[in-house]
Amino acid sequence: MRFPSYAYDPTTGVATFDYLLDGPEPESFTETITFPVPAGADVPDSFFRVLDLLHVVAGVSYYKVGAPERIEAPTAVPAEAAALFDAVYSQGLGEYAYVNQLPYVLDMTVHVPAVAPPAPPVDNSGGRPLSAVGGGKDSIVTLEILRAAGLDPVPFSVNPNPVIVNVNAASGLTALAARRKLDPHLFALNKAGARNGHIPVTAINSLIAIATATLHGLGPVVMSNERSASDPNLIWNGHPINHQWSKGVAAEGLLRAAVTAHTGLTEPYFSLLRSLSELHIAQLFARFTAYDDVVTSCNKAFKLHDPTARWCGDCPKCRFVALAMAPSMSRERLTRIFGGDLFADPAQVPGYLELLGIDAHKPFECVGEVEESLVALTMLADDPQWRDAPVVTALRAAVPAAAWAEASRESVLTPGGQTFVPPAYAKALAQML
Ligand SMILES: CC(=O)N[C@H]1[C@@H](OP(=O)(O)OP(=O)(O)OC[C@H]2O[C@@H](n3ccc(=O)[nH]c3=O)[C@H](O)[C@@H]2O)O[C@H](CO)[C@@H](O)[C@@H]1O[C@H](C)C(=O)N[C@@H](C)C(=O)N[C@@H](CCC(=O)O)C(=O)O
Ligand SMILES: Nc1ncnc2c1ncn2[C@@H]1O[C@H](COP(=O)(O)OP(=O)(O)OP(=O)(O)O)[C@@H](O)[C@H]1O
Repeated sequence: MRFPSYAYDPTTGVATFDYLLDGPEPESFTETITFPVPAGADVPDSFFRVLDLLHVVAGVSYYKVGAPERIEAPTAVPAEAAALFDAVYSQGLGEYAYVNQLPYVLDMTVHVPAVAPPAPPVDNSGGRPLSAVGGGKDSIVTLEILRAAGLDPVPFSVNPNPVIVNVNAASGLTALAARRKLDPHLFALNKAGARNGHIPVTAINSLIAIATATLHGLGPVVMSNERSASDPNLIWNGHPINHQWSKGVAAEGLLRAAVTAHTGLTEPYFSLLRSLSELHIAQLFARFTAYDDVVTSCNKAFKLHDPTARWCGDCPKCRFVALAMAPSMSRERLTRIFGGDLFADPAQVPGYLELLGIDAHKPFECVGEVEESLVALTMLADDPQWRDAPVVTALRAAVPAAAWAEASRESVLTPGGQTFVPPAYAKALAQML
């Protein structure tokens, strides 16, 4: 795989990134990303340096068509950026490798033409934060924490759909947006039966966000990736396979180091909610009622083709988020948010057994750890408004005694683990806990 060129037009904000899958039947692709254009400012060198990284990282969408065994990066980059490329094309494609039974992908390395020295520091730490908004509960919690601390966040999204537009409207803040268009040739190949699978989309969105922050002279990009995102779904051929790999803390560390080394930005991005479980974030979300009519975490609402308007009410993510929110709110409020009462529907039980680790591995979806689901269930079992709901009753009967014993409310609801949150932002988070 090669990366022939990229281009950026500062008057329109349009960047085009070219990709080539070389070989007897070569395939070429061009991805287009349109950045919001700032009024009358020069384009800083650090913006182009972020695009250098984005060019390679966004290539995963096209790599998966052919899974070539050699990848040649276009530009000399520091060792930290080369390490990010290697990880994105191996661990980031772990689920794809597992599903397509391509074990060599787990050991992929990206060949860089030379190792470049690190860029001189560019201090961006004091600027207004760019807060990445995905339309779900997590980024809403982050926006409100930043706002409450007076940090004046700028909401930002890639391809804002109606859900995201409505969340931003509910926040009352003026948002920035970038548009990302995959090459339509990719969809044609997929229709014709080309290899396909999951990609580490958060790494791509994060780099687009950092590029936008740089272009607009803003400060760090603030993500809302939770502690549980680092937890793999399964181990295969000795490698952890994690659907949420690029939301995990290891990917965050690699991406931060790569951006700082190649662009000089001193505080490029971090996840404010890294120390928290999904269950804890859901508890914080319950404090903000202004988003109840718009918040949507269901991934089906974010599909490129035929998205649902809001929650589908019948997927692992809907089930998990309902379970995480239920202990912190009334049954009536939860039913209003989801447009239905999942806990009244016995057909939801098999899906919940998966989340509780009783059947199969944790699904390849954006859901929390088994322990979080168990703790949420214990909370519902203790709560008079929930304990007799048909689904709660069925799950209480199905969970083995040993599993209950292992679920620790304290460990799930106590912040912990490695984070990259700078002190001013850690203080803002602490004030909200
Ligand atoms: C919305 C969604 O969940 N999509 C996943 C789904 O893809 P599907 O075909 O059902 O719908 P589309 O997303 O519209 O994709 C159409 C085709 O385009 C390809 N594609 C899409 C985005 C992209 O950046 N590059 C692409 O090549 C895609 O492969 C389709 O052929 O199933 C796919 C296979 O499992 C998933 O890869 C799709 O996931 C999207 C990339 C996506 O945006 N998913 C996020 C909601 C998501 O899973 N986020 C995770 C974090 C993952 C990470 O490590 O960053 C999370 O929030 O936990
Ligand atoms: N379209 C997007 N544009 C910019 N950032 C995004 C986008 N989608 C997700 N993100 C960022 O990636 C993080 C992880 O995505 P994810 O979908 O898990 O979060 P969410 O929508 O905030 O909450 P939830 O977990 O409830 O869905 C988000 O918190 C947000 O910071």
